[in-house]
Amino acid sequence: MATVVLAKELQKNLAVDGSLKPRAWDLLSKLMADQDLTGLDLKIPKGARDPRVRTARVTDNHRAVLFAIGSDADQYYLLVAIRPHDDAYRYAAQITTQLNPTNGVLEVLRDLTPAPPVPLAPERTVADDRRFLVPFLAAELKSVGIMSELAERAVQIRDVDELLKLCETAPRWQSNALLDLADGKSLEEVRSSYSRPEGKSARQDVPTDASNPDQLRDSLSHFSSRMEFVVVEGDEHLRRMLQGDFAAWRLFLHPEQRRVVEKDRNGPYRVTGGAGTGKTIVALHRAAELAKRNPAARVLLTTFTKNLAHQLKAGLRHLADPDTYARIEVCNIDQLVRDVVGRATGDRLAILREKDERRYWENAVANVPDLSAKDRAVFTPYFLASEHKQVVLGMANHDKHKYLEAYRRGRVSIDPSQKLRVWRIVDEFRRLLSVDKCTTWALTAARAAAIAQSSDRPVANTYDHVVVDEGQDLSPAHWRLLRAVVASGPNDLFICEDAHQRIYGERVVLSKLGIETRGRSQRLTLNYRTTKQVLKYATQVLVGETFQDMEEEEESTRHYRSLLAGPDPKKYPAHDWDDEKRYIVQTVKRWLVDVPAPAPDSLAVLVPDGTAVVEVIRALERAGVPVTEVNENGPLDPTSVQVATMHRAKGTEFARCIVADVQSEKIPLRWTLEQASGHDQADIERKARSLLYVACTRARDQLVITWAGEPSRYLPSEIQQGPPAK
Ligand SMILES: Nc1ncnc2c1ncn2[C@@H]1O[C@H](COP(=O)(O)OP(=O)(O)OP(=O)(O)O)[C@@H](O)[C@H]1O
Repeated sequence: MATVVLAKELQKNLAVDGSLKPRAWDLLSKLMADQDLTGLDLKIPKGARDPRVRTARVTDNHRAVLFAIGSDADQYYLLVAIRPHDDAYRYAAQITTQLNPTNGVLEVLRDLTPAPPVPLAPERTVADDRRFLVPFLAAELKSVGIMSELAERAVQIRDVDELLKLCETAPRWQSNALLDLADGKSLEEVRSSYSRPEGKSARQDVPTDASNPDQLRDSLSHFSSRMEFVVVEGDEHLRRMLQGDFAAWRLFLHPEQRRVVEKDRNGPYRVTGGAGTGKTIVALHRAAELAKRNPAARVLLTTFTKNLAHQLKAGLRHLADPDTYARIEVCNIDQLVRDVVGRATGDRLAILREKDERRYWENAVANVPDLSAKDRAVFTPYFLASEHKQVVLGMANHDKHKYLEAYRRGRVSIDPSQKLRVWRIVDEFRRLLSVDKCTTWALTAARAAAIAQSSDRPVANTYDHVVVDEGQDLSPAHWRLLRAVVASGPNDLFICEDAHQRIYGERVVLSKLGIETRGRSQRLTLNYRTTKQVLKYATQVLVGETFQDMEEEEESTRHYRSLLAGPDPKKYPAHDWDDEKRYIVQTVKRWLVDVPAPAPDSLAVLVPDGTAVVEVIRALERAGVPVTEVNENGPLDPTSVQVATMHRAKGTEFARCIVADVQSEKIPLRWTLEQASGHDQADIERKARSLLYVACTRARDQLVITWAGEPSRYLPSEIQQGPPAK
């Protein structure tokens, strides 16, 4: 038997070309068995820089690139790529493998020559020169283990795009370390983040000989090696990896993520970060960590939407052992609300949909006498629903006097007499609901919070730990409920949020709701999902708007980085909706026959509303494309091309995405905007921008934007136009 080690990079090669999987299975099983390798056609490429490098046959067109290390008794195969034939040979000739002499991390070094033309200038002499992105001397970078040529180039760089380009071919830990330094981390922090685990920090312990199987084994126990490589543990493990089970690829947390997951906190803790920075991964690991540490702990993992809660459950099942998984409760916040009220009162609740609620607000306004024209202009259903949810229900009790004094920062200003009239409308709204024996989600959440807060109900302190993903979408009543159901103490609340992705509620301030996270938060900035081309485009969608997080800090995209590269986003301005659908169908069909062919479920079309979902599905079905809708429980058929509303796309990711129907009427939704007052319009606009940002950041490798007529004004202008539809 031989030990097979895979570069995690391979996951991508295999995910995009399903047909390679059975052949990769044959190759890897043979390597693991280490018998009869003749069919693999192992070859040493001409001019190879490393005598251990080989290529092996995968298909007629594809070859694997691997290193053969050790000998019969203790054989290692390190598989680093599967590429088209000529490309594989070229690549194999360029690469070498080593254990980093400073920290012992396993590395594959690529020729740095194709890196951007940053001149090799004489070494800088001023270490803290702010004009440079990585404010250190090359010698200092080398002292933490950055390879010489990379260090010398990195210290000359002034622009983040150049640094990202340079990092593309660097070993994973080295590029992460350079980005950490560019983000203001000290050399000492970086040294300790990527150094050997405790007890193995002495210089003489560092393994340095990659040809020695003992030292290679030792290096593979190092978490920085495991960020980039995974050891195949047997047939079952290999089968799960080839099925695309991401847990089987042993996603290894970045040191920063690991600290966030593992450290004890003396109270609530908040993690912020842009799309794709690993907040969900961190939330999953945190929930599993807390449950594992204490088998008696009651852990709740929750989020806003139902389909994201389903995904969290699926992710947790892969990540945690069955016992830990069984002890973590996962549900969306409305489910918790329903459970708390149902258990305490036995009531069967008829809860209105948001769009039906509007009618009740209109009737309440009509029934309240003596409203001025100015009142009517401000008291739109949109204003009243959000005033009710954010301010009235944010208070612990339904009390007119408290409302008159209530904290309303960030909301449209109204004078005390208007507040009294709002109160009358709210009372009338509630009366109308009770006549019809129905309620709203916001009222039910407030009721659940009140139940949990009351001392005579056994709901308070039901949990020891609550972990929240997508916290930016929760309302004040949700937070009051969560605060009440979790016992105050160490590690009680762990909250992930991204203010740029707030597409449901309005911003809340946690400290005003009894949840103090100031001084206890961490920002994640490295994007693991999206290419830098897609990320740059998506962040431009947000330009022109300001966003604040749940502690009233301004949220910025300035530090978001990606080390992944891919094609620039494309746009297609269609003549009309039929032309746009034709283009969508052609693009999806073209993608499906690409070489290598992507798995259909790695492709998605995201649109603003349900009507467009139905129409796009119909167009794709007519063209014979296997296609499915994503509903609140996830995709109906998880193996087909997915079509979803942008709201449903929250928390998902796809290799290639078409974000369609991005027209001015729909983003922002024209009729909602026209019926809202000035202040509410600003909020609608902010959410619409966020929605487009969410949609664009679902694309891992390739993004296409389409529209007919006038495009949404949030679309950045400078993007390349795709080939016209035939
Ligand atoms: N340390 C890591 N190494 C490799 N991949 C990672 C790491 N952390 C996260 N990822 C991957 O990055 C992608 C995005 O992660 P995740 O969904 O957790 O981000 P997020 O911040 O919750 O994104 P969003 O807010 O956009 O939903 C996922 O494919 C995840 O597996």
